[in-house]
Amino acid sequence: MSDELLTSAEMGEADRLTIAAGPIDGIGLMRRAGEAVAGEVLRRYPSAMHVHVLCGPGNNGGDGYVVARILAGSGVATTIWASGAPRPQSDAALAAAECPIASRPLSVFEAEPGSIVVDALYGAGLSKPLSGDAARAVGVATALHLPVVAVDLPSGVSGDSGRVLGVAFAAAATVTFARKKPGHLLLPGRERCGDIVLADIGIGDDIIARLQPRAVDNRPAHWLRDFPVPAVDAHKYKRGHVGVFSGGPSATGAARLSALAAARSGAGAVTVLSPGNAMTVNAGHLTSIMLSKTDDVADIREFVGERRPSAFVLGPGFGVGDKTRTFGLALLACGQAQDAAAQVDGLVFDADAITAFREAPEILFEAARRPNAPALVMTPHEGEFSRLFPDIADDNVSSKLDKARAAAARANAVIVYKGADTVIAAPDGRAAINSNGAAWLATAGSGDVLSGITAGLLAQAMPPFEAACAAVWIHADAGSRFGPGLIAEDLPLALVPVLRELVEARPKVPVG
Ligand SMILES: NC(=O)C1=CN([C@@H]2O[C@H](COP(=O)(O)OP(=O)(O)OC[C@H]3O[C@@H](n4cnc5c(N)ncnc54)[C@H](O)[C@@H]3O)[C@@H](O)[C@H]2O)[C@@H](O)CC1
Ligand SMILES: [K+]
Repeated sequence: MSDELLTSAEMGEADRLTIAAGPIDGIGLMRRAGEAVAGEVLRRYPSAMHVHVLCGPGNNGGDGYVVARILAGSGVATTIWASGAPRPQSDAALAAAECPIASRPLSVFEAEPGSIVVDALYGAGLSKPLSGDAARAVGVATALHLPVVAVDLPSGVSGDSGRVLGVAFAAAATVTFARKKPGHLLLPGRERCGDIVLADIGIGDDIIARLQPRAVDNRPAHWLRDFPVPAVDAHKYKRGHVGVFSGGPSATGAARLSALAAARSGAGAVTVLSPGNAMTVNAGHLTSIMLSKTDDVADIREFVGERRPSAFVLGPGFGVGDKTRTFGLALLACGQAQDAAAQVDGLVFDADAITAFREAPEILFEAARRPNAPALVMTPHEGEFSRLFPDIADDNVSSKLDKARAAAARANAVIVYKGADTVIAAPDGRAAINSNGAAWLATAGSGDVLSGITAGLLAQAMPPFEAACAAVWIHADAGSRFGPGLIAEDLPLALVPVLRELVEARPKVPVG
């Protein structure tokens, strides 16, 4: 599996362990890295007239000297612009010594239209905002619209957070090594990377496994073995029953979207739990989805006792107030029931169910921490996240990945921190960054559908972290396939081909 994401510290450790294990040494890794970048430059720009290689003082610059040596050896006019000499005896100094081209100072970097830039200024070692000559070089490349191939990361982009420190190159392609880094997937870094090329430089899978990385690029391989496929003898309630709470008479659509998505995702039965005054509106729009009048906690208890639901969605269109908090806490207490059969497996709190706890989030977190509480998945977008976790949201240093993890640990919930770079994090530190999203998904009601898919999978006993990862990926894939014109009403049906492919792929995943 090559979807693990490595922090710069983990990558440094992978480097160290590889060299210690032998036979490949530091300069050997650097030569392979440079070869991969040079190969990508030649493949993308076979008729390049002139390549400018910008070399920094560290190992990223070292990779650049290898690139320059290979390009020059291939007959490409190559100029090196160096921001400082590599440290004596370092691998980068060796790479510079092996390179027959004299370097010119970065301070006088100039380029002509039509030339190509290789950015080997800073990679994993970026420690402060680009300034001076490096910042000017970004300006030159940008003003001339020169295609940039970045070594490891576009200089200026943090590999750990995806933040742009000061300014950064906007690369046409970024060649990185062994595994991607979080900054390749998190915004705004992702937009600066262009096409991401992953090069094998001889760091073995066994070395990566020893690091036990806790973050992955969210792909089906990580959860497909848990993806529910109905047994031959399945009847509808064995396939799970989802309850979705509806808002009042003028706010019922969100719950129905969520309910439809839960049904499409394989839940055997779905019930919209509607306030009495919205029953008529809901009834007029529901066919296979059931409807149950739910005005207070006693109604919830009765529903749980009699209908044995396995998952709930609370929040979409529900409104913010005492009732939301009361319902949320009642659902989290479902596992405390005397009757073990009344156990609810999972809850999805979205939208208003998150905002409702903004004044007293600890009450929510405590309820989620109690033994036997149903698993909780919360799906905040940025605004909702900052209402529930204001201190974590305000931290200007942590990455979105770190923030989602911190929130998950605090809330004892799986957190789906939504956005164009959605991060899914579990309380135990596992995390995934989603990268198959599409701008078409940014449409009203899209989040209601995501909640419904998540609940549909939870109801079928998929573990909560895996269910959340799967829901985010499936939702994004459906939206990407549908493309222009997508509205939330389209999404439940658009799930069908995606689900079909997953079901067909599932038996091929080795179990164990
Ligand atoms: N770790 C690995 O397994 C491998 C790493 N390789 C390369 O090594 C790179 C990391 O090398 P380094 O750790 O030497 O780090 P960098 O080469 O990214 O940075 C070098 C030094 O530049 C200085 N610096 C950082 N940001 C600056 C800024 N904004 N302005 C001025 N100076 C700044 C710092 O003192 C830093 O130590 C990777 O990105 C990759 O390109 C490759 O050679 C292949 C193997
Ligand atoms: K770079």
